[in-house]
Amino acid sequence: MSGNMAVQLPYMFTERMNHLLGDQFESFMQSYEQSPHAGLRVNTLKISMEQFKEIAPFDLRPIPWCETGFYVPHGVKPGLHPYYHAGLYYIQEPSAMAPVEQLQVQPGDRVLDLCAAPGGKSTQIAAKLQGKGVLVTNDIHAERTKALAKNIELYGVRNAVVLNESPERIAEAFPHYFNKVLIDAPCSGEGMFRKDEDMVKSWEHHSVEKCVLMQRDILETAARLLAPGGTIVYSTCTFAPEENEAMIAAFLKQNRDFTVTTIADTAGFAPGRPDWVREMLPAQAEETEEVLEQTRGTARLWPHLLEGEGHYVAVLQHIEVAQSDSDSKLSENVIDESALLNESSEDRSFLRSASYPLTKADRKKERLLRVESREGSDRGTRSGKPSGKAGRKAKEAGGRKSERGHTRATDSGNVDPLAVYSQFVKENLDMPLQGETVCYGDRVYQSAVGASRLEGLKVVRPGWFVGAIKNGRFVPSHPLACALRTSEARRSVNLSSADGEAVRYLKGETLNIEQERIMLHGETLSKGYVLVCIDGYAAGWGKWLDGVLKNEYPAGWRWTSR
Ligand SMILES: C[S@@+](CC[C@H](N)C(=O)[O-])C[C@H]1O[C@@H](n2cnc3c(N)ncnc32)[C@H](O)[C@@H]1O
Repeated sequence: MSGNMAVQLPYMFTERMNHLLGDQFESFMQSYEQSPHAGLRVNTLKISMEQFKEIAPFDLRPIPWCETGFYVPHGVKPGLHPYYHAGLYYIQEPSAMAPVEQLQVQPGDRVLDLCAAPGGKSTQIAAKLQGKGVLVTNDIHAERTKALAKNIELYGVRNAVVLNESPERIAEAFPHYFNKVLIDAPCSGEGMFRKDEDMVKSWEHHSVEKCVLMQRDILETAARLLAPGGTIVYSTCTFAPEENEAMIAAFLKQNRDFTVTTIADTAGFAPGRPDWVREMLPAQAEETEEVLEQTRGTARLWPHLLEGEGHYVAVLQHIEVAQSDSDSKLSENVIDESALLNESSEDRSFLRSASYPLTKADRKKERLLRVESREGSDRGTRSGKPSGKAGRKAKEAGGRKSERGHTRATDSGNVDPLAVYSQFVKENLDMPLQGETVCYGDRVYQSAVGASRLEGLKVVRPGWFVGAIKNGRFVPSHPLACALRTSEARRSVNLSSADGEAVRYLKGETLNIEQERIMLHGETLSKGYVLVCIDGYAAGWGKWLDGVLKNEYPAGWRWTSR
C-alpha cells in the first residue's frame, strides 16, 4: 500500500510501477505526498498574452511546454473571478496542455478532437485556429457533450461543430477530411490518482484491458479520418505501457504509412519506453519489433520529473505517397467534398437526423435554411484548408451572395427568419459572418462545415449558435455575445471587475447605467441590445433603456458562489 501518503494507491499499481521504474520508484512515490499542480491556459481567442499579463489577477509562473499556460498558486481559485466567466482562461491540469502543443495546429487547419469532453483540449485547439479552419469536437457520451458545448461557447469559439457520435460514424461522414486529429483517449487514468481519488476507486472497473480495446478501435478509425500527410496526436493520462507504447507499436505495425515524430525532450519530458513492452508484453513486442523502437520518440510526462500529474503523448505522422494511386484517390475524395457542399444545398434531411438540441416541438416545425456567407465573410475558411482544388471550388461557391434554400414562414410570427436575422445583424453588429447560416427549428447557427456532411449524425451544435427567432424577432444568443469583440457590437458597456458591478451582472442583477456609459459604434441609438464587457472583454448581453440595463445573462450560467 501507499504508506503514509495522502492517496491510497492500488497495490497492483504500485507493484507494477516499482518493477518498471526501478531506482526512480522512490521519487515517483514521493510525488504523491505533494499537492497536485493546478494550471490555467489563457484563451487567446479573447485576449492576447500581453493583455492578459497586464491584467492577470494572480501570480503567474509559466508552464514550460505550453506558451499560453501558467501554474496557479496553491490556494488560488481562478474559477471565482469574473475573468473566468468572461472566458479569458481555461482551468486545466498542466500536463494535459502538452498534447495539443504537439499537434502543431495552424489557423486554417481542419481539426478533429475525437474524445473531447469537457473540452479542455478543444478550447486549446480553437485558440490556435484563431477562428480560421474547422474544429469538429466530439464525445461519445451524450451527457458529457453538454459541458463540451458550454465550454466551446464560453470560450468564444466560432468555427466548431459539436458531435455526440462514435468515431466510426464520423469516419463515414468525414473520410480523410481532417489534417489534424487528436485522440485524448479514454484510459485507466493512473495519472489522475493524485488529483482525483475517485480515479483510484474506478481504476479496477476501467481496467487496462478494457481501455486497450477502446483505444485500438479509436486509433484505427482515426486513420480513416485523416487526410494524406496529416498528423494524429494520441494521448492518455495513464502510465500503463499497454495503453501507451504497446498501443502505438500495434498501430504502426498495422499502418505502415505512419511514423512517429520524435517529441523533443525539453521541459522534463521523458522518452517512451519500448523496453517496457519487451519486458511486460513479450508476445506483443515480438509481433511489433520492427516498429517498436520508434515509440522511444513518444513522450512520458512524469509527476516526479516535472510539475504536472502525468501524461503520455505520441505524434503519428502520415507519410503521403506522392503520385500513387491511393494518393490520387484521396484527392478525388477531397474534391468530391466541395461538390457535395454545393450539390446538397437544397437538402433538407440534415435536420431530421439531428438528435440534439432539437426538442419534440422543434422537430415538428423543423426546417433547414441555408444561405451563402454574408458579404465580406472570410471565404477562404469555409472549407477548411484554403489550398487545393476543393478550397478554390468552395471559394467560388462562397463568392455568390444569393440566398439558397427556402425561407418559409415560421410558427413564431410568420416571419422570414433570415430576414429577421439579417436585420438584427445590420442594426447590432459590425462584423462579417463566416460560413453558412443554418436554421434548426427556430435556432440560427453559423456553420463552418457543409450541412450535408452532418447528415445522419448526432449533432449537438452544427456551428456557432447565434440566436433564435422568438415571436417574430431575432433574440441574440449568449454564445454570440461570448465570441464578440467590443468593436464588433454597435453598443457596448464596460463593467469593472474591481468594483463589484461585474459580479452583480454575472449574478443576473439589473443595473442602472447612465446613457453616457453606453459606447456606440457607428450610427445607432443607445436603446437596444448592449454587449456587456468586463474590463473590456465580452461576457454577455444586456438590454438598455432609459438608464436601466436589463440583464440577459442566462440563468444556467450565473455566478452562484457568493
Ligand atoms: C480523457 S477524456 C477527454 C478529456 C478532454 N480531451 C479534455 O481535454 O477535456 C476521454 C473522453 O473520451 C470519451 N470517450 C470514451 N470512449 C469514446 C469513444 N469510443 N469515442 C469517443 N469518445 C469516447 C469519454 O466520454 C471522455 O469524455
